[in-house]
Amino acid sequence: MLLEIEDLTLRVPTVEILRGISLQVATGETVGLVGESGSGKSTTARAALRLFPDEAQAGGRVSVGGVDVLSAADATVQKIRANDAAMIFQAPRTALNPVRRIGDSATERLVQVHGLTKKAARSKLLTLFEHVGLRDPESLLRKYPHQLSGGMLQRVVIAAALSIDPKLLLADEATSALDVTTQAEVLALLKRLRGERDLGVLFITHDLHLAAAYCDRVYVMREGLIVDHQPGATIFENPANEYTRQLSEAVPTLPEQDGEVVTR
Ligand SMILES: Nc1ncnc2c1ncn2[C@@H]1O[C@H](COP(=O)(O)OP(=O)(O)OP(=O)(O)O)[C@@H](O)[C@H]1O
Repeated sequence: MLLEIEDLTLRVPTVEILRGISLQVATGETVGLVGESGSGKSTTARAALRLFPDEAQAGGRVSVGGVDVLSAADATVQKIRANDAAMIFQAPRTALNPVRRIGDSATERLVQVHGLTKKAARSKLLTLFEHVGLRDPESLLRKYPHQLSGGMLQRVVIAAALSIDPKLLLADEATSALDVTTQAEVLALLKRLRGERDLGVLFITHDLHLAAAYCDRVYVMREGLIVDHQPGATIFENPANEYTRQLSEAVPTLPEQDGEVVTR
């Protein structure tokens, strides 16, 4: 199993953030992790890289490619972060330094962690830029983040994440900040890349409908617990939990006459 989380608990002095999470992601599988804001989705994904808040105490087991992340030596965890698992976030603008050229930011890890020459790193990135559908990749390397649209920037971030040839992709609301058309394009891109590279993808979203349509399996999280787990295709037919049913019905509708967006 590529990612295996078993009974993960995480406590900071004031609160228990995770209260016994178990989930799995296999190679070549897209697994959804759905829940409202604050339910613990990001914290769960970050656990795969042992990125915990200060003073956090973790219990249970997290394994990536068979390596026990919680008890591994720091150097082993660094290797997982460098080679095995990559994370992409909602806001690509915050993932890239605004005052550095894209080519410098996006090749940094290849140069500093993987020891590639700058030339080799740029060449690898150029190929990946083309692969993720970015036109004129040479000139993109010289641009600054503010010169690109959100969709282009997310493609840059995806290319940079893929540059380490990860086995596991942790996509944390990776398409949530994009307009609907761009979101569909980036989702299609991630799906293609998953197929080509046999990636395991943990796809975090607050949108149950999106997760159901896009993911092989879906876990529903609430207040630090997994409350439902089903194939994406059937989660609406037979929600195992009242909360899943509520989420499935919480679809924004057109504005009412007073201008407020309501949910039904
Ligand atoms: N360092 C920390 N100290 C205290 N509480 C924290 C810390 N980090 C996260 N939390 C709390 O843990 C809970 C889970 O946060 P997390 O970001 O994992 O949720 P999420 O489901 O990803 O939400 P969102 O969709 O808003 O990102 C939240 O209530 C958050 O306030």
